[in-house]
Amino acid sequence: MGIFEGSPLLTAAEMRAAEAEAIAGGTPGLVLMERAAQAVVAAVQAHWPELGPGSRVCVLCGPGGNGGDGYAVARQLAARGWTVELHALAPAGQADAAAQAALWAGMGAIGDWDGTTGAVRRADLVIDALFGLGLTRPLDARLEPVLDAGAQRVLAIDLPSGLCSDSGRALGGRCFDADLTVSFHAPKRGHVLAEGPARCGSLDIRDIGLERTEAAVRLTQPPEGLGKRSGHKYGYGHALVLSGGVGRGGAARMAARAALRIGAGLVTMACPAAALQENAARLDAVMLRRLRDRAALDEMLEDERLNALLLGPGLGVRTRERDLVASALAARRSTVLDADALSLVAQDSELRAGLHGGCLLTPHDGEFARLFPDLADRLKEEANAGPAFSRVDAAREAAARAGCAVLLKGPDTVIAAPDGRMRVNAGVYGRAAPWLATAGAGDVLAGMAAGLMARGWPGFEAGCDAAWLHVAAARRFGPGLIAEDLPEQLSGLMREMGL
Ligand SMILES: NC(=O)C1=CN([C@@H]2O[C@H](COP(=O)(O)OP(=O)(O)OC[C@H]3O[C@@H](n4cnc5c(N)ncnc54)[C@H](OP(=O)(O)O)[C@@H]3O)[C@@H](O)[C@H]2O)[C@@H](O)CC1
Ligand SMILES: [K+]
Repeated sequence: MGIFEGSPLLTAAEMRAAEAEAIAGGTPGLVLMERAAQAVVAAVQAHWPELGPGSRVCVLCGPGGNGGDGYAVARQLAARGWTVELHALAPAGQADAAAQAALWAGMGAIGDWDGTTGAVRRADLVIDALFGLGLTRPLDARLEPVLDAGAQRVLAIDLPSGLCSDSGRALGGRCFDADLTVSFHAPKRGHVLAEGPARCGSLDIRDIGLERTEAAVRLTQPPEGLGKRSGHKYGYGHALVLSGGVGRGGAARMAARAALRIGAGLVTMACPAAALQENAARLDAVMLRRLRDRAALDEMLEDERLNALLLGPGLGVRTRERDLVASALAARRSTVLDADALSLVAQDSELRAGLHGGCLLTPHDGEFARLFPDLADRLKEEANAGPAFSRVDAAREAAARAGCAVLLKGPDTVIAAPDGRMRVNAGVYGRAAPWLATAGAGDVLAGMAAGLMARGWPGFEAGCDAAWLHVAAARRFGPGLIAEDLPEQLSGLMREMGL
């Protein structure tokens, strides 16, 4: 979704701060609630033009602000001629919600919870206004029959009830499945992380007149500075990609090609002697060198022009490769560690101690669990209280521990710097790239990052920009994508970016 580029990704606390600022600035909470309801009604009209006067809506209201939005939506839809059935899980407790409930009570009934399932089945549209930012614990058992009632269309206000706004995890594993989620001001972390996108359906963020908000985490945005102006190839760096033995070179070849396509001035692949012939048959612009062991790599790295290293794709996990990782880390260059190199680091405290600020680790979930088992366990345990531990929390902690940038791969890729900077590259909603679930896509991502690092990008920035370009390249190619296609998209993509 284009509108998402670079957007803040708010926590519930950050959203509440924005609301409090508006209220302190003279806009009453009740007015914000009314605007929120207007936004929901506008989204209903935009998303389901086939519905309108005479359509039947069932509004489910909770006790807090989310329920308050629901009462206001019920009133606005009834005024437009909809047939409204409203059911409250609990009486409105929060002051603005109580005011909205009183306004609605002048127009229609507040049904008790027992009749809810039938109303949900009858409705053309169900509006979930039970819980939003204030959900702190799993949905109670009274909601089970409603979740299973088989609603025709579900619109969630702010968040599908059950979803933790900060983590995108369903508390207690139960959550509404919305067709459309309408939220306000800016996306929340839970809209893009973990199961958030699957639970939200489509996402429509609407303005309610709040000031621009600062947030600890933002979405990635199109890279800047990719263009080449003039100068010598060495001005754009020289990336060295290490590859494995016979029959294992494909991953590194794709990574090397990606590094070259993204603009590294030179890319060299280094492999064991036995694999030279097969790699030579498959490489042209990428240069090839023989690499026997650690001593050979130490010597190779005396050439300071080799300014970015990539180790991992197809590398192997024997002692030789372990020693190659040790040599690379000792050289203290910009270094991407992926795949096998991450497995080696996970099981070797000396390698782990050698990580430095010039490194970027690019684990998928499995590699992350090997590197940081306790953090992975916290992500796997059932979440029972909000705000639940999130992939953002996990990546932040991982980067702090490793002392280098960490890119935790997924449809919700999280990039974290050791100083606490964070970005999420959300390949979801209008930026979905399901075709990236293909062998070798991760190797290409690592190669893109290494190519950017050869060009001078620091690890965190390289991770953010490579992740953005990776999704954009996949979307540009579309169905049928295989990993080899990704580097080939970069040229057209960069041209379309105006380079
Ligand atoms: N902020 C803004 O800018 C704007 C916010 N707006 C709207 O307000 C919403 C936030 O309102 P909110 O803070 O009142 O939270 P909300 O989600 O309604 O729930 C809180 C209540 O639920 C209760 N409760 C929690 N979990 C529960 C459970 N499992 N089972 C049962 N109860 C549970 C909890 O009780 P407690 O935990 O305190 O015991 C409390 O009573 C936000 O999502 C948006 O829709 C808009 O109007 C526009 C501007
Ligand atoms: K909701």
